[in-house]
Formats: sequence, structure tokens, C-alpha cells
Amino acid sequence: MNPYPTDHYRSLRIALLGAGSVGSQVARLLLEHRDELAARVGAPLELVGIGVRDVAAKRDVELPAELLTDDLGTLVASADIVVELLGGIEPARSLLLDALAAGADVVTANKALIAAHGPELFQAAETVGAQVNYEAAVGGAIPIIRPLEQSLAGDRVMRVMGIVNGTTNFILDRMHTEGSTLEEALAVATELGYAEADPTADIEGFDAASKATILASLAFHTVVPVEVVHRQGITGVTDAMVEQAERNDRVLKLVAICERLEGEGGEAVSARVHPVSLPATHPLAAVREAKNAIFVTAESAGDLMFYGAGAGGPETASAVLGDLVSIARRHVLGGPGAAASTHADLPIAPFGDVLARHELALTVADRSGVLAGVAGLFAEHGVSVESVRQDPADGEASLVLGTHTASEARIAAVLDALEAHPDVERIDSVIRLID
Ligand SMILES: NC(=O)c1ccc[n+]([C@@H]2O[C@H](COP(=O)([O-])OP(=O)(O)OC[C@H]3O[C@@H](n4cnc5c(N)ncnc54)[C@H](O)[C@@H]3O)[C@@H](O)[C@H]2O)c1
Ligand SMILES: N[C@@H](CCO)C(=O)O
Ligand code: NA
Repeated sequence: MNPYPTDHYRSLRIALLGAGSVGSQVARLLLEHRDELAARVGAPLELVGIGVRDVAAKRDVELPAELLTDDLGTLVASADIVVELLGGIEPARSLLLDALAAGADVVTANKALIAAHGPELFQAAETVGAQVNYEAAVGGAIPIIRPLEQSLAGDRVMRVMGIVNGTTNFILDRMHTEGSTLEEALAVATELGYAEADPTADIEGFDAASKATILASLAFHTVVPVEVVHRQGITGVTDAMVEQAERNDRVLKLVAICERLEGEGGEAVSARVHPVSLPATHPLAAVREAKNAIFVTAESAGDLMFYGAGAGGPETASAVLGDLVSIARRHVLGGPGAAASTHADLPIAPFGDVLARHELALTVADRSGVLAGVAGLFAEHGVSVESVRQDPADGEASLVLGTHTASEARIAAVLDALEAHPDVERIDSVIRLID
């Protein structure tokens, strides 16, 4: 007996766009696991073409030459399902809009595109009853889109916090454990296929901000444009900050935080990306190398944690294949897929309303009265100081001040006042503390 009874349904035509770190792995898995995937779907998944820039280019993963084409437009027009793994906005956006207009479904790992043009793509899909799946866009292999979109659809998500960029986590981890420089660690992360084509997207926090947009939009049923995500990358993280964190049994991590805030005007939502200093015992501190972890706090479910490979070719291909099988089954079985919703339409809180504890390292003149003057600036702006440490050295002193919880607006005002203070030689670092 045929163990794969798929004859009753015609093949589904799959067009793959891009054969880089992720695309080449998706192609390999589609071809190697053809029979098993057909059994799961109930129909064969036929890879009809792979869109590349240069069909003659040398590749790490060998792909059948007859499938390669540089005519992506024609390839898209022939497909039931288009898998986009090019990255970037154009031509990915136009190709996917063309695919959707023709009634094809779409799978993508492109968080930059979903963050910037998700609503446009979802609308185009809804118009024709097609689907856009993007599990690989956040947390790579980790299931996080589907849990937010479906598993938690009946709950009220309060907060999502996580390490969502593998490259910067890898870099910070290497800075802590091996004393590597940012540049050295980035070169290794690029070699391992974690970094974006332009790694500025990783180290300046753009990639994490795209992911924060996607997470916040799903969690709060509200379009949270990427432009409103407060973003700070890791280029300002210095060896001294790493050492300072280690002296206090802490670890520096780049995190994305999405949460509901209760402001004067009622409920609002906030999404932001910046480095934080975490106690070494915090669960996120244990997230090493290029791994990702996302904490979700929901009203009824409580705390949930999702952990795993946030980057890497084969790992990310796993999520892409999962999306593909899910969409393909819908073709075979019929029925609409689950879609994201934006009905709540909550206001976006200004970054200044966000509350956090901060640790500031300053170099000040080593004279009597300086500490009192500096402390006075905090009091003047309503920021309460929790701890002070002073290390004298050659006429100047290094001051490390920890604050109680204060709004970002108040901290910004303190920083301005410190900049202008004659006894403050420089502000060496500012880091937000997480308990
Ligand atoms: N690498 C990862 O770990 C990872 C994880 C999650 C999501 N993603 C996302 O997956 C997508 C692909 O990432 P990647 O790491 O495989 O990138 P990559 O740079 O390795 O591969 C992209 C490929 O697309 C090709 N390409 C780009 N524009 C093209 C065009 N106009 N015509 C033909 N080919 C074109 C490039 O030549 C390259 O081979 C991106 O959106 C990325 O953000 C990557
Ligand atoms: N460049 C991304 C790939 C995964 O989205 C990262 O380092 O996390
Ligand atoms: Na994922």
C-alpha cells in the first residue's frame, strides 16, 4: 500500500525566492523530505523554481540547476505558494503583492518587510482570502507568532520581553565570556549565518525593533508602527560597562520590551529596544550565544517562556517549513486560516512615560560638595537615588549611581542637567536595570 496517499490532490506549486542562508536550507529540506512532507500535507509540494540573482553563482548547498531562475516575476506568477527569503523591502514587497493579487499564499521570514508593510500585505491577502505566514520573522525556529496569534487569542497579553536578535546576543555574550571586541564577535556571527546582509540592522537594533513591532502588534491587537519603537543598539556598549555589570554579578543583554502602560489618558502600549543590565540569576541571563528567548505574561496564562535558536539557516528553515505545511494543508482541506487582528487600536505611549531603574556612571571632579551637588540634580528632577559608589582617582572620581524606578522623561532631564553641570566631566554610561 502507498504509505503516502496523496494522489487525490494535485501537487501544490511552490516558488522559492532567495537561496541564501535560509533559502538554500528550505530548498534542501523540501527536496530531501519530499515524501514525508507530502504525507503531512496530503498533497505533494512541488518546488517549481528558485529565484536567485545569478544562476551561475557558486553555492554552499548544491541546488538542482534546472530549478534556478533570475526571472522572479515569472516564477511568482506560476505558484500556489510563494516563499520569500530575499530579505529587504524591494523587490520582496512588490513580488509578494503580485503573488497575493494572483491568489497565491505567502510565507516569509522577512521581519523588516512585515514590520514596515505588514498591514498592506495582510490587507492584500484578506481581499483574496489568501494567507501570509511569517513564523520565522521573530525568534527564528522558536514558535512565537503562532502562540501569540492563536494559542493566546483568548487571553489578554500584558507584556512581552525578550532577546530577539541572535547576532547582538552572540556579540554581548562573547564580550562577557571571552573579552572579544564587538567587531571580532560580529565577524564570527556573520560567518555563522546569523547576521543580516547589512549587519548594521543587527547592531543598531533595527532588526530587534522590527521584531518588537511585530510582537507588540500581535500581542495588543494594535498596529504598532516600527517608527514609534524607541531603539538603541549595542554600539554604545563599552568594555567598562561589561566590567561594571560583572562586578555586580550582572550581564548586559539587548532586549525588546512590549507592554501595556496605564497612563493618565488610560491604557496605552509601548514597544522599545535597548541594552539592559540583568542579574546573572535572571532567566534571560542564561540565554547564550545566538539563542533567543521571549517571555510572555498574559492575564490568565501567567508567565510563559519561549526559548531556542533565533537565527541560523537550518533552524530558521524549520519555521518556514512549518508555515508552508500549515498553508498547504489549508489548500487541501479548505477553510480560512487564522488572521491577526488590530481591533483594539490602543494608543502608543510616548517613550518618556516608560518606567525603569537606571545605573549611571559619571566622571566628576574629586572635590568636597560634588557628590551632594550631583545628588541634588536627581532630587530636583524627582528621581530618587538608590545606591552610590565612588572610586577616587587622580583629582577626578568615578561615580556610579543607581536610581529607583523613574520615568524615562525624568531620567532624560537628569542627564541634560548632568551634561550642563560644571563638576561633571562626562557621563560614561547609562544602562537600564532589570530585577
Ligand atoms: N539568517 C537567519 O538566521 C535568519 C533568521 C530569521 C529570519 N531571517 C530572514 O530571512 C531572510 C533571508 O535571510 P538570509 O540570512 O537567508 O539572507 P541571505 O543574505 O543569506 O540570503 C538572501 C539571498 O537572497 C538573494 N537576493 C536578494 N535580493 C535578490 C533579488 N532581487 N533577486 C534575486 N535574489 C536576491 C541574495 O543574493 C541572497 O542569496 C531575511 O529576510 C532575513 O531577515 C534570517
Ligand atoms: N540577524 C537576525 C537573524 C534572525 O532574525 C539575528 O541575528 O537574530
Ligand atoms: Na519564530
